[in-house]
Amino acid sequence: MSYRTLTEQEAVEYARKIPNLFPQDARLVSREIGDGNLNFVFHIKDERPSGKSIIFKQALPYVRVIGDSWPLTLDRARIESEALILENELCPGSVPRVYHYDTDLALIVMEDLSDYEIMRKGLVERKRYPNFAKQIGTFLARTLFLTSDLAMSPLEKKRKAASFTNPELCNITENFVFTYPFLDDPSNAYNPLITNTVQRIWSNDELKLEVARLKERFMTLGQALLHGDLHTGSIMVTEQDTKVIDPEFAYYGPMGFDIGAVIANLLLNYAAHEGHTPDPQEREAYQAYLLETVSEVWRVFETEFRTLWEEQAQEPYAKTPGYLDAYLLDVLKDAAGYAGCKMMRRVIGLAHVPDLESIADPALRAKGETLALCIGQELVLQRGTLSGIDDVIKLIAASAVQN
Ligand SMILES: Nc1ncnc2c1ncn2[C@@H]1O[C@H](COP(=O)(O)OP(=O)(O)O)[C@@H](O)[C@H]1O
Ligand SMILES: CSC[C@H]1O[C@H](OP(=O)(O)O)[C@H](O)[C@@H]1O
Repeated sequence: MSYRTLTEQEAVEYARKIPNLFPQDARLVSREIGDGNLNFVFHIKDERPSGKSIIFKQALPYVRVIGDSWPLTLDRARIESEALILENELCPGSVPRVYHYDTDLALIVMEDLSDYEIMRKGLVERKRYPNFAKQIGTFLARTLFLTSDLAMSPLEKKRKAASFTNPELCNITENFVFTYPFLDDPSNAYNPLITNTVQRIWSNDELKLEVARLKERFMTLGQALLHGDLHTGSIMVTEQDTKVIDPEFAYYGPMGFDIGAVIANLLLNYAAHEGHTPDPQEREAYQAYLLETVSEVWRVFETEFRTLWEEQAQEPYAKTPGYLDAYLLDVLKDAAGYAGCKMMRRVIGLAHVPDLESIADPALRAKGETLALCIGQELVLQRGTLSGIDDVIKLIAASAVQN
């Protein structure tokens, strides 16, 4: 069957034909629920009591929010499906299960996580997730370490890297994370009340040099298989559990990019509570929780990564004194730098985050946005001085006071 974009009804017909998924007498209904920038997502449910449900995710041959004037490879669906399968092998239960993949239709059939909610939404409502740091830190350590040269033979790793070559999606990141937000590009879209701060960023050559160096590492450092877009809109949570979705940007890149994405989005939420939470005590308590979470995510990542290194490293230099510490420090500095870039792109660039966008009053929103830009710049500029996660937390706290 050649590619065509499914309608809700066609999704039902397709679901009926997948062997062993639904019983013959299932009463299937389908609804398109996608809220992302790129793809269609169908929720398909057997309406009978105790009937089960599944998710279809279909890539379009273009960027959904823009239309067919911006073509985009369908191969991203293969990459997403293969990344989900691999992530489930490396860190069981951390992603939705893939039941079926159709190459022609660029269609992934996967586990329905409707009992979970998008983490970003919960964070805006000041919800707390006691297991999140442990679960995402473990996900990061296992997926990054186990796909790197530290754990794989160099031949196998290069074959894996070749199969996850993802030039078109990387190009989106190169442009929309690292380039356009730092130039006066027509794609940028920012609150007019922060124009002065944005213009100071555009004329800050020291900052742009550091962003250029981070971009270069993103383009050239194939350390591990990344998720590639690990923001809190790509993490679904319950009070107890965490699942990662949407790895269509997966490719071999610097480990710090994924860790930085998690940190950036916790900190964007931190900044957004300047607008969402008027009571200073409530705000400070929740912001403190977010900082503790940033710190714990890194600590869990580091502990798990050290254990994997000690128990499973194949690299002959792994036992060389100082190598593990130096490796982790480079990852921390990258994570801080990438977090900074990602914070700034979500304020200045094309794609914003609901955390800040849902602050209705432009002046209050500007307060949160200015704080996000301030933290973002510090993380990029000061990353070379960091010697541990406590330094990152101090840097953020100092930016908050200074703001
Ligand atoms: N496995 C799933 N279970 C339940 N809902 C899902 C699942 N995958 C995606 N969704 C829903 O669809 C939305 C868009 O999915 P996402 O993979 O982020 O698409 P895009 O690649 O277009 O950003 C998510 O925000 C979530 O609400
Ligand atoms: C024009 S693509 C912008 C942006 O969209 C992607 O996010 P998502 O798939 O979660 O909607 C990605 O972050 C891209 O940078």
